[in-house]
Amino acid sequence: MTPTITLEHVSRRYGRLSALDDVSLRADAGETVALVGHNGAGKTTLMKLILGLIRPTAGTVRVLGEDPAGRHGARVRARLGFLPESVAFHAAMTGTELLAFYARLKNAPVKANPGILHRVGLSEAADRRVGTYSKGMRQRLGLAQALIGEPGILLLDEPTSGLDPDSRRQVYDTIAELRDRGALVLLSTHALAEVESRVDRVAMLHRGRLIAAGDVAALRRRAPMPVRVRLTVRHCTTQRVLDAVAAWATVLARDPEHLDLAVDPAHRADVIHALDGLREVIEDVEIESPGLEALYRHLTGGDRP
Ligand SMILES: Nc1ncnc2c1ncn2[C@@H]1O[C@H](COP(=O)(O)OP(=O)(O)OP(=O)(O)O)[C@@H](O)[C@H]1O
Repeated sequence: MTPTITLEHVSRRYGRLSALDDVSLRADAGETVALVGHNGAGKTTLMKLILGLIRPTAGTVRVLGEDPAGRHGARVRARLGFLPESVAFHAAMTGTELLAFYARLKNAPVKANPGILHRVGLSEAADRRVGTYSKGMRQRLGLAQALIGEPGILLLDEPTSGLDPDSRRQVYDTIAELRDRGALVLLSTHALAEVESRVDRVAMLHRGRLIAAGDVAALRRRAPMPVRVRLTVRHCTTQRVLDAVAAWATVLARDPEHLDLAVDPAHRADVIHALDGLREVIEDVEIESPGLEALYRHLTGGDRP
C-alpha cells in the first residue's frame, strides 16, 4: 500500500536558518498524528512542505506517492484539507456564504456544506455574519473549510489554540470521527497533555530535528523516566513499606501515612509485587506514568513544548 505521507531526510533552510533538519517521518491513512514542539521547532514548515507550498532544501516529500510541489501537486492538494494556524475570514460574509465560496474554489459540491457546518456545531450560526462569530466559532469555521470535499488527509495547525474546553472537545470529536472514517489527521499543537490520550502517535520536533516519534508507550520506552507511586498506608507503617521497595524506589516525600516514591520503570512490576505482599497496611495506591510534557522536557533536556 502506498503510504499516505512520507518524508525522507527532509531539510528546509530559510537562508542560514535551518527550520527542518534531516526529518524522516511516515504517516498512514486512519491514524492521528500530533506534531509537537516549541515555538519555531518547524511544525508549520513541515505542514507547508506536505502541502507543496514550499520545497525541501534536501530530501523528498511524498503525499499519496506524489511530490506535492511537483507537476501533480494540484491533484494531490485536492485530497488535502488544511486549517492554518491563524484563520482569517471576510467578516461581512455569513458562514454559509463563506463555505460556498471555498467549496467553489475546491470544486466541491455546495450541497454538502450544511452537513459540514452541522459537524462542527455551527448550524445555528450558519446565516450570521462571520464578524459576529466568537474566536472559537471562527476556528470551527476554519475546520469546516478544511473538511470541504471530504479530504482523506487533514493538516490542522494548532486546531484548538484559544478554544474553551467544550470547543476543544468538539474539535477532538470531529478529529476522531475523521480518523474512524479512514482519514489521516496530522495536527500540530503545544497542548501535550490534551493530545496524549487523543492521538495515535506523536512526532516531537526540537529545533528542526525529529527527536522522537511513536505512540506514548514507545516514547516512554525511549525516555525511561521514573514512575510516580503515591501510597497511603496505615499509621506509622511507612518504614515497613519502604524497606520492601527500597531497592527500586527513591522517596520524594513521606509522612506517617503517606509515601511518595519515584520508581525505576524497569522495576515497576517488582514494586507492585512487593506492595501486594503488604496489603494489610496499604490503604491506597496511585501510579502515575510520565506524561507527554515530562517526556518532551526529558528528551529535549529541559525545554518546554
Ligand atoms: N518564510 C520564512 N522565512 C524565514 N524564516 C522562516 C520562514 N518561515 C519560518 N521561518 C523560521 O523557521 C523556523 C520554524 O518555523 P515554523 O513556523 O515552522 O515553527 P513552528 O514550530 O510552527 O512554530 P510555532 O509553534 O510558533 O507556530 C522558525 O525559526 C521561523 O522563524
